[in-house]
Amino acid sequence: RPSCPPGTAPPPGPKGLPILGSMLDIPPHHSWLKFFTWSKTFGPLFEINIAGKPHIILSTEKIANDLLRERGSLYSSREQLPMAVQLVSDNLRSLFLPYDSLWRRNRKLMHHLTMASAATSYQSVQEEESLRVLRDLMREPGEYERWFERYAAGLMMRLVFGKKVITGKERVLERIFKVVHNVERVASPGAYLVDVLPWLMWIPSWFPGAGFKREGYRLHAEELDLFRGLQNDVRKEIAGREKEGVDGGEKGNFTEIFLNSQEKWDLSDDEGAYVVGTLFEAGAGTTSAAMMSFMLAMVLHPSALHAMREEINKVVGPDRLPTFDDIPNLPRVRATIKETMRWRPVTAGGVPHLLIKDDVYELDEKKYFLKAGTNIHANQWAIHREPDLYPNPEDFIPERWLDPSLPTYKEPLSVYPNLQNFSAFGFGRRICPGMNIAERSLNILVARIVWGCEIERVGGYEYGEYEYTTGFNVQPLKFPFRLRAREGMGEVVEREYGRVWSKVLGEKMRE
Ligand code: HEM
Repeated sequence: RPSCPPGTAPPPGPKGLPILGSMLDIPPHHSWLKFFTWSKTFGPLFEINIAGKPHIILSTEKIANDLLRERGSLYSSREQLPMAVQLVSDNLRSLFLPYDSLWRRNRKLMHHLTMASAATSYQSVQEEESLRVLRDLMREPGEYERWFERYAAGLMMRLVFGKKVITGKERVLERIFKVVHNVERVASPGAYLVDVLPWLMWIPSWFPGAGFKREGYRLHAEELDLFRGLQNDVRKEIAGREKEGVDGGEKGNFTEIFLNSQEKWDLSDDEGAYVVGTLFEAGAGTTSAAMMSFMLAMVLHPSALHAMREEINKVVGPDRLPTFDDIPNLPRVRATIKETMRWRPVTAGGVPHLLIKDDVYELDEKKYFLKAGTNIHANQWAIHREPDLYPNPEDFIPERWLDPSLPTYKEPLSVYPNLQNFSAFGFGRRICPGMNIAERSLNILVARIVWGCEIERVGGYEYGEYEYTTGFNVQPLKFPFRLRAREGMGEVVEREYGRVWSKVLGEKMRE
């Protein structure tokens, strides 16, 4: 590349075609598998060109941290895709914001809502919701996708808007999921020509070729209407309480916290609505996807389930459900969750960061020139398969987090393994702000399922090696398994369920 400064070289990578670059070599789905294969030829930092745009793929944790974390002021932006970011999100969606003042103000509010101390205060909600999933899973295991989706969305709905989800089929959930699916679709690489040819944005929206613009405006109007409506509902509840003389204070759901201290965050109503809306969007599908991979891991690796069961039998016993107080004493449960997220990462290709200034990175005594405007992908699939860090990377080995002779072991086991700063949640300043909440959601639900359920594969069924959905957040395609309550546990669950949920569901429960 002629533009490389003296003494530097462009990163290695596949040659590709003129104009299209490597576009035709990248499969439309699960591109991380191809990138992993390329990393074996071109090394842990390589560059590809897709229709004129440079992309750098990182395949080790060290390089990802060296760049995305240690040089965070350069590597924390996002590409401003015309369709997904500008038209549909109207430059408001936190996940897509460039590295600027609005993003910083967004992140401050997010941090306030999701930091460890705040996350701990939501644990009672997670205990309630996980009890409900456990009961439904015992009664109708074949509906497991529905239960996990309702769990994750129901939790977020309560935390973000203070609304309880009862059936999982509520109209408001349908509307939010429609928004989430639209965002995934419009942000998919290659979905819109305007993302490749940005000058198309200059076409007026009434022009026959500007259908994308009209669609973008329509999708934005729909989501703004939804987010504003949800915010207004909370506003009305606050007003209602004030009328009755009840003080909501700094507590309450995320929207309420935002509205009660709006000046502190320096965000407009719509900006705040997008912060909490983004938290919902980013938190629901990811958590349920992780749970589905966990179930698959249990079906395929019964010894991992049995080992956790032994731990839980000792720590919890048969007469009560596991609670958050047990989590420090359940390192094997935490190790198995972490191993699931290593083995089958939810955001397997990572969420790309945009480099905003030319940079040079030295690797194996070579200086590579990384150009401003490059998309940097920390490929989790490859990073989680680094053999030095994860011996026998294709195998499911929860012990790698528990055995002092293995490189990922860390003490004390009352704290480690945990999901803090784990590569599955991204890197640097953009790292997932929801990890404290996600970690707790997974810990409690997994502990309860292991405590209460026998899970087995269906004999004769061929479980594929990697049969996963397409998109950014991936989960296994629906698979069969047998699940039944362990002897006596079903009764404990029914008793607790009646105690905790009868008030909430009232008549509905007795039906
Ligand atoms: C198992 C569950 C989850 C996984 C695997 C996950 C993973 C990720 C990843 C990889 C990123 C991109 C990080 C980067 O750019 O380097 C991200 C961003 C984000 N996550 Fe999560 N996440 C999960 C749960 C959650 C939850 C529960 C919430 C909300 C409570 C949440 C909110 C967000 C937000 C708002 C962003 C955008 C941050 C930004 O761009 O500044 N996530 N997540």
